[in-house]
Amino acid sequence: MSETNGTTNSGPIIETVDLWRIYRLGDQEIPALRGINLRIYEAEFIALKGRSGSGKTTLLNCLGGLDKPTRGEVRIFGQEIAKWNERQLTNWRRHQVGFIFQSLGLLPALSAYENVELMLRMIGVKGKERHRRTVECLELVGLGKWMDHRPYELSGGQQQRVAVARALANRPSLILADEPTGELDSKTGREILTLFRTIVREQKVTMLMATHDSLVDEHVDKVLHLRDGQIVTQAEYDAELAPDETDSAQQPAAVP
Ligand SMILES: Nc1ncnc2c1ncn2[C@@H]1O[C@H](COP(=O)(O)OP(=O)(O)OP(=O)(O)O)[C@@H](O)[C@H]1O
Repeated sequence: MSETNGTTNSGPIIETVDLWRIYRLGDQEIPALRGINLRIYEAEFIALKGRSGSGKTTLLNCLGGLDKPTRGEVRIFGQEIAKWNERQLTNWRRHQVGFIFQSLGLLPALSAYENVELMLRMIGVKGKERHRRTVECLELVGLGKWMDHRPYELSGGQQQRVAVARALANRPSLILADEPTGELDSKTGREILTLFRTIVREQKVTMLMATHDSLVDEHVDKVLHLRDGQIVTQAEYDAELAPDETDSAQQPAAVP
């Protein structure tokens, strides 16, 4: 364990206490998060659902140390990160968190292998170990035969797998994924969700995934519903949705 935390995993990996994030645009205040309380434990696979603008990305950014809350606390392994210096925060981001963004962020000129390897170079993993870990991660996501291909030579699902391999490379405690299936067709989306499930179970990594995807419920341990920056119950969330956004909308209309 790094100097960032140096603690055990018995409590929650991450916890928030009355977390607020208010953006300021001129004299306007936009409360993106309004008092979030949550606890996430090791090897949990959690979906964060909510409409566009409900605060999902803001929450992921606060947990990953990419954004600073306006008030309230983010605790990582029991430590409040507002008290960390820049080095400790960087340490958390680099060594303990894996990020998967919808845009993937793969470098087009680099092969799948090089995209993953670059991440390990950036955190200072040396020679043979870097090669071993790169191959291991690509094999884990089923891309052993595709390592030398560049992103444009891969399908959308395969590109997403490269992004997953890259997020796993630093052996993170926590993977934060923002709309990881948003650009994929439903079959490929399902395959990626199955892969996530396997990774959570086998690597004991924790995963929090922001999504609109109705397929996720059967794959995750828990669904958190975000509405206007607050966590609400499933019933409150469903009541807010327009009829064509609920599952019941897919049921046939009344039988004549
Ligand atoms: N940098 C910013 N400056 C001002 N307002 C912002 C900023 N980032 C986000 N917001 C606002 O905060 C609210 C939450 O945005 P956020 O991106 O977290 O939502 P989201 O649920 O991730 O949406 P989507 O599903 O569309 O990605 C929105 O009202 C958004 O306009």
